[in-house]
Amino acid sequence: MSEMTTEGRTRLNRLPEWAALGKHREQLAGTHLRDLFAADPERGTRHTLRVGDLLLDHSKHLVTDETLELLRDLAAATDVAGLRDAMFRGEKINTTEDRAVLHTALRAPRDAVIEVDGENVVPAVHAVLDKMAAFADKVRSGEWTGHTGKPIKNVVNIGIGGSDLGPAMAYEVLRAYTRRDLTVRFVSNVDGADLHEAVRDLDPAETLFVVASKTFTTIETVTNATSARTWLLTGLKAGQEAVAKHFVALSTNAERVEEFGIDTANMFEFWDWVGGRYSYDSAIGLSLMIAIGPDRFREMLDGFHLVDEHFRTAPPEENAPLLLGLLGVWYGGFFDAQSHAVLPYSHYLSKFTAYLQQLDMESNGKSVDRQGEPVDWQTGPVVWGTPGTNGQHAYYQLIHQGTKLIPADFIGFARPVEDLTPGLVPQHDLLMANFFAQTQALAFGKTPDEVRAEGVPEELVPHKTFAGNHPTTTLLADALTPSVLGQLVALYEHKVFVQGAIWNIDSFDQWGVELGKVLAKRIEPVLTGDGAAEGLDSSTAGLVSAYRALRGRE
Ligand SMILES: O=P(O)(O)OC[C@H]1O[C@H](O)[C@H](O)[C@@H](O)[C@@H]1O
Repeated sequence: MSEMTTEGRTRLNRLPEWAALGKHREQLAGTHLRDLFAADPERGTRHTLRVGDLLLDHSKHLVTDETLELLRDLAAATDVAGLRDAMFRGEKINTTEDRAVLHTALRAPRDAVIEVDGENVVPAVHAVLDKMAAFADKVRSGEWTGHTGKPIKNVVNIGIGGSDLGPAMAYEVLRAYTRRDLTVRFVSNVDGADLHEAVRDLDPAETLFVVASKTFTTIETVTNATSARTWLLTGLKAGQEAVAKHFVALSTNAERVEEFGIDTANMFEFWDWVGGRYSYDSAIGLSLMIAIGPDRFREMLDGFHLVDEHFRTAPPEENAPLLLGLLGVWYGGFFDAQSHAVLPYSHYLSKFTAYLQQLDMESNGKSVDRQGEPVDWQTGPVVWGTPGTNGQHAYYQLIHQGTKLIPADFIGFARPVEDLTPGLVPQHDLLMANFFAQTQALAFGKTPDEVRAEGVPEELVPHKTFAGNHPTTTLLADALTPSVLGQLVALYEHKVFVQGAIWNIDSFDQWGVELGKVLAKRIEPVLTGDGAAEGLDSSTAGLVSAYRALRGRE
């Protein structure tokens, strides 16, 4: 492997800054978080950043001031800031698709100027937001009626991947702000059970389908939308003319939307410079906007923008997305960490980690660099996690006492959601006591001597010892508001960006999802009996044959 990439950039692990980190890692071996805290009584406060409404404590990481300096040196050597500025300027940094990466334009203020191919995209962004707001208001007020004249009571979003996970997650997160008399559901799976369960108790006359697909070619979404149309027209005993009042589309592909039979007047547009997993603050957020109202949606966009500006302008020492990205590079590169847990202490964030899985793993799950050469360093981690207290009674055992290093983000809120939802049981302090206790236990553990001092029999001492030294980030905010959600998502978006920049991979393409799609298209006719099984490997051929036999088709 040569020292240089084809574009003359020194390969990451040949950089002197990388070597310096490797050496530093060796020097740190054997240093425990207990030592770092003992040596510096101010550590907890010194290693805390504030970004908008978020307080970010990174003191419980396996780093010293020197580590952070060396990591920032690496960011400088890999020109993270240069790529960041190119992204914000609208340059085509998604090179394999020759596209700009401008989700930041989706939350830019009206008077901002951001150009793609010489054209300012901000007016178009706001025109769509205004159109969405007008439509959402009409649905919310009952002014928009279905084919039979009834107002809309149910919204069913049909989409998958980025056209599902973002709005579905945000709808859960912001449930306290939603209208209880409006049912909002999300259908993504091509398993017909998903659509069936979503609509079985709904009245078609009161149901609006929001078909969300950037490309409008995604087989799962087109299939579900076609079935939904059949369900609607059968239920209403109506013809194609009923579609206009019950179907809207969110897409970049007007031609396909029209082909499907949705009036392009009912289409909300976005653009190829918005990646699917970066799109829920675009038209893709329409179902969410209907649920929470345009004002709350705009508050969320302001939260995104606040962190965009922070990322763009904060100096490296205070730059939160930079810091989070660097910590991930540190653990992946020098501790061989394979995964990263995100553990929210809020029931409303139950889908947050699932959303982050696409954001992070589809962006940074790459093994060739931007020049197409294989990387020989770790790239994106496996991202996983569920709401914290549930995890405590399930998989935290492995985080505390297993053999793997799992850096984790703990996300919690000071103000209980019961402030917003009167009548909710007041249990917040207990929830948050767990939140604080877990990062403390993970960092400091329990020594054998501490265990012995409790009178534990000697043979049980190793079992009851907690090694500690497990790194965590704590993110604490006042309350789970729309703005805070926007801030959190932007924080993670830019963290992912930083890591992709350092690893020198294209974080904005997703070629790895293509092969399965192509093969599924080839296999489907074999399952139904219209295609020949020739050319299938013996395992797949055997499985397909077993399937056909079980379906009575052999
Ligand atoms: O919005 P769509 O064009 O329907 O795409 C939906 C999803 O499917 C694709 O396969 C990609 O992997 C995702 O990045 C995308 O979000």
